[in-house]
Amino acid sequence: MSTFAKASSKFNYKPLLALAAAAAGGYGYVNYKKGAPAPQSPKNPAPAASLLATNVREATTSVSSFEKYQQIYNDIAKKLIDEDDYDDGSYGPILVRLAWHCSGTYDQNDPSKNKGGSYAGTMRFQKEQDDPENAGLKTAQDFLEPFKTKYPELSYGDLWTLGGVVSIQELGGPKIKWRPGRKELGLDAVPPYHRLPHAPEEEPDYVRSVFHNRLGFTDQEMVCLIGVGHALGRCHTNASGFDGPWTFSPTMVTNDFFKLLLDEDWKVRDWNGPKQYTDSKTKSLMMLPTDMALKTDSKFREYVELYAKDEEKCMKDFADVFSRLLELGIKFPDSTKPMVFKTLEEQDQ
Ligand code: HEM
Repeated sequence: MSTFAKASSKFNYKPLLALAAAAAGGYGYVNYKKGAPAPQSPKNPAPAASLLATNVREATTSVSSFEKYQQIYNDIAKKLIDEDDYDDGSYGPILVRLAWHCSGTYDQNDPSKNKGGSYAGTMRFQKEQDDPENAGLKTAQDFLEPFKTKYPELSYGDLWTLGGVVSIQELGGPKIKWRPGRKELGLDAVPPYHRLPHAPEEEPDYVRSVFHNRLGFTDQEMVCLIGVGHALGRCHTNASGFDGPWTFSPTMVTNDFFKLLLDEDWKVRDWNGPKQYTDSKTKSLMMLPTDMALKTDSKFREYVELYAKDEEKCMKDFADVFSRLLELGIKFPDSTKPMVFKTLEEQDQ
């Protein structure tokens, strides 16, 4: 019998389906500047806040009606609920990962057309799909493709970020503010590889090199993003090479990652795969080396403890920081107000 809790009556544990084969490739250490001050709280903003006002792209949209986007939200949400025959019972986690990976390539220090972020929708090109960190994400792109056909005016950047918003909300998470207007750019806008974080890195400063130096987040914000993100879904040996879920409820947005990270006894797994940790009690959960860095670093750990204790604060902070992640490097006109969608349940659909 499965050890997995049911996310809701709609989601049951289902055995892993095969994902796309992992692409091989070398990894580079991202440009962490040793000694760079890492802000410790949202009150002490990271560089992105002041950002390099020129290093942004202008969003424009011809479709500004809230009702139109709520309709697209509903369409995606219905497919998400209907197609529960995937992985642990939902495509939601992999859609969240797609939203994060199309946004997390952003480099606030890169003024070139290859600055990354969700704006340009460049993961539609094979070249970006072949970034080793993106292995398996074609499944999420394919899931959303019918909505590009149905709503051709919706750009890929808007579609993939909206897919993440739908998933967070429908899997019981907080409301995520979202704005439309991203525009597709060509193959020459594909960002360089190795910007997305590489899980075998165990050094806390490596995590900061990605989330602070490039994306502009504080220690608290990076802890929140990683911990709530990894409450969802699982690792797949045929995608990243890692194996297993982080929590017992991988189709629910919770603060369980933080509780489990602190409470369980984590040991290096004895197996034929990459270094990962497993809980001594059930041996069914996992932590990546980068996840363990959130426990070993005293500054990160302070926020792990905070979020383990206070789920409400955790969800409130996540809503804010996930929404900003999806908008990195984009300037929205004043007329494009953030939208907050109703869940299917709220609309009784
Ligand atoms: C240090 C930062 C991070 C690293 C090294 C990392 C690494 C990984 C790896 C190796 C996987 C397994 C992929 C697979 O085998 O299918 C994964 C899955 C996942 N990650 Fe992360 N990640 C990081 C941050 C984040 C963030 C910030 C989010 C979202 C806010 C996120 C959301 C997810 C989700 C939802 C999955 C599950 C996908 C699925 O079930 O198919 N991750 N991550």
